[in-house]
Amino acid sequence: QLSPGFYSKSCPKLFQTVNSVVRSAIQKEARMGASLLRLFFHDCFVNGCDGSILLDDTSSFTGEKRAAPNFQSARGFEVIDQIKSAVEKVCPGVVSCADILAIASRDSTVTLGGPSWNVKLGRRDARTASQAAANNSIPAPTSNLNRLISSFSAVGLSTNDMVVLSGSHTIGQARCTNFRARIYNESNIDSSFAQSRKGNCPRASGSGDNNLAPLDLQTPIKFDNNYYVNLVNKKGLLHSDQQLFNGVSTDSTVRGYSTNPSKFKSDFAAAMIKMGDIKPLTGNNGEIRKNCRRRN
Ligand code: HEM
Ligand SMILES: [Ca+2]
Ligand SMILES: [Ca+2]
Repeated sequence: QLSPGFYSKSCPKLFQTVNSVVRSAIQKEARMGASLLRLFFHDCFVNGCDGSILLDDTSSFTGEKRAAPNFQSARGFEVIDQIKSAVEKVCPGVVSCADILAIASRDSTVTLGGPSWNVKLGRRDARTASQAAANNSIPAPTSNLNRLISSFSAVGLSTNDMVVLSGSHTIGQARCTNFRARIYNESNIDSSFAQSRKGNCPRASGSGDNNLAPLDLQTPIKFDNNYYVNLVNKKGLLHSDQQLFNGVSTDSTVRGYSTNPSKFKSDFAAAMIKMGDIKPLTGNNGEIRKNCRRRN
């Protein structure tokens, strides 16, 4: 029941308003495009695309920001605030924070050179959030292939959706704590790649945990198909990344995307639309938040 034209009468300037804030944020810091794309994923996987990830903790409310996959990791909330206030100026009380995330993730992808798609709209904002669901539903980088497949299938996404959406790791950064075990202990990794990553990620846990490395060693601010080329060369940064090309059922899909960038881009766009359809609140459910960080 979502549709691209949902706000065409009620907020005709919506797209240009979101786009200009996203573009200037990325101009300031290219990584922000990656961070905004990831926010939408972490929203949709936890009780659907309902803006739950945006709610701040308070003394009487526990949100999702301190859940393990988000804590010291999810970022871009200030940009969402900037978008929301710009949108509230042109059409007050009309556009949900959940829809703003959906548009911002598309605009981020496009700005960094990726595909475009028609974003379906009409989601409303949750009045609740779930730290436990965030811990349980967002896949961990320690996951094996079967676990990755099952966490996507739990929200109605296929194995192919999982492989193509993982191509998001063509942009952005990861913290040492999330790839340390891979670079020091695993054997399905290119040894010179592992060696160079060790330079900024000490073996001892607790030291340098938040040091960053690009998920895609070659083009971390370009949304291309290089993620798959990396996997074929055993240069996936996360354990979960290399799981997709490890003598397994998804190898052929990875190989395909590594040589066919346009197929990657069109499949990615379709899968983003599918992810955006996860359990939206519509009709009289939820609300249109005034401030994305708190319920009305
Ligand atoms: C397949 C399962 C996935 C796992 C296990 C996973 C895990 C991770 C981890 C551990 C990081 C680094 C976080 C940090 O170190 O702070 C990361 C970053 C990122 N992920 Fe994923 N991810 C997955 C799928 C996805 C999907 C489906 C998307 C988007 C549709 C996505 C988009 C991103 C982006 C763009 C970044 C970089 C963010 C930044 O630089 O701020 N990931 N992911
Ligand atoms: Ca959510
Ligand atoms: Ca790239």
